[in-house]
Amino acid sequence: MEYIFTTNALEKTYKHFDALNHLNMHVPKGSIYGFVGKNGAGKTTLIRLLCGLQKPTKGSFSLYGVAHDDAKIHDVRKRIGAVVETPSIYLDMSARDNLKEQYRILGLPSDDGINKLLHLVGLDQTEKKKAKNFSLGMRQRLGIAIALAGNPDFLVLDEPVNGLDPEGIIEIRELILKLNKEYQITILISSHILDELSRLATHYGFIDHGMIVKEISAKDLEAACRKCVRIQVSDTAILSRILDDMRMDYKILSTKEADIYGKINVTELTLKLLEEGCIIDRINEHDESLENYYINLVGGGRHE
Ligand SMILES: Nc1ncnc2c1ncn2[C@@H]1O[C@H](COP(=O)(O)OP(=O)(O)OP(=O)(O)O)[C@@H](O)[C@H]1O
Repeated sequence: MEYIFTTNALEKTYKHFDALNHLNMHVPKGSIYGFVGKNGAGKTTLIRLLCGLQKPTKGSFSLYGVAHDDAKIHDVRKRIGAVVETPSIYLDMSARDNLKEQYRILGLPSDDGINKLLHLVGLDQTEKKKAKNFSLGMRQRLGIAIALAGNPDFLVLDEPVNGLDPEGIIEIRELILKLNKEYQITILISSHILDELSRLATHYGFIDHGMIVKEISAKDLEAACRKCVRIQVSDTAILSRILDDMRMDYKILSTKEADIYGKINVTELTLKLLEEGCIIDRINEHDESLENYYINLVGGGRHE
């Protein structure tokens, strides 16, 4: 897999406090990477290092394969757009004038792209309205438009839906999906709102106390969180044979335990197991929601 951003035992210490602690992270090209962690877990610190706003204390990271201490890092950083903490916009200016200013800062030769950008983020009807009169969602979208001005292929968004109302959340979600699908922009989004991320993310990195405790693709996470029946039997070899006959989707966990997915006819399974002399010790529904998965991960101290 090709990665846009990777870190290797990255550390950031503030005085005696380890905000990032031996952090290893991998953002695949083309992904929407949900960077999940509680308040204070270290998400913004990581993003500040990635954007060059602060330097690591120890360890390393690379962007597009360029090491953070290589002189070329300044060039590859031009391929990133970021909205870190609050969007940096001029409140006394309209959306268009904010973008004109950003074009000027970046030294872009013409303003031609501005109409397209305003349309993309849904701010093309705001005319002369100043940003200070925008809703929080509109400001956030303007922040994203500014981050997109340099035509980046990697967009970094720090808590983009924080404080937004449901409508604002949906607008940002649709924009993020569009940027990823239609414009092939890799997106790193930090958030502590798991439910929202689960509608977007193709990959997750769970951070706790400055460490990545788990990286997993959305597909694998969905499988891990699927509703299933957990069954304990005297012999899973017999169970496995019967489930194959019944064309069931299942996973053997040990010689005595298995998870069975999908709708299952328990009476039929019980009779077939008894016929083969396999005893059922226990059977119960098992449901690991994303929220539970996360709590188990950061609460249970599973470190990989
Ligand atoms: N400049 C600083 N000096 C001292 N400590 C800091 C500094 N910046 C961050 N920290 C501490 O580092 C830890 C990680 O902070 P960070 O802002 O990265 O967390 P976060 O995961 O982004 O949380 P939040 O969602 O609350 O922003 C926190 O305990 C914070 O107090």
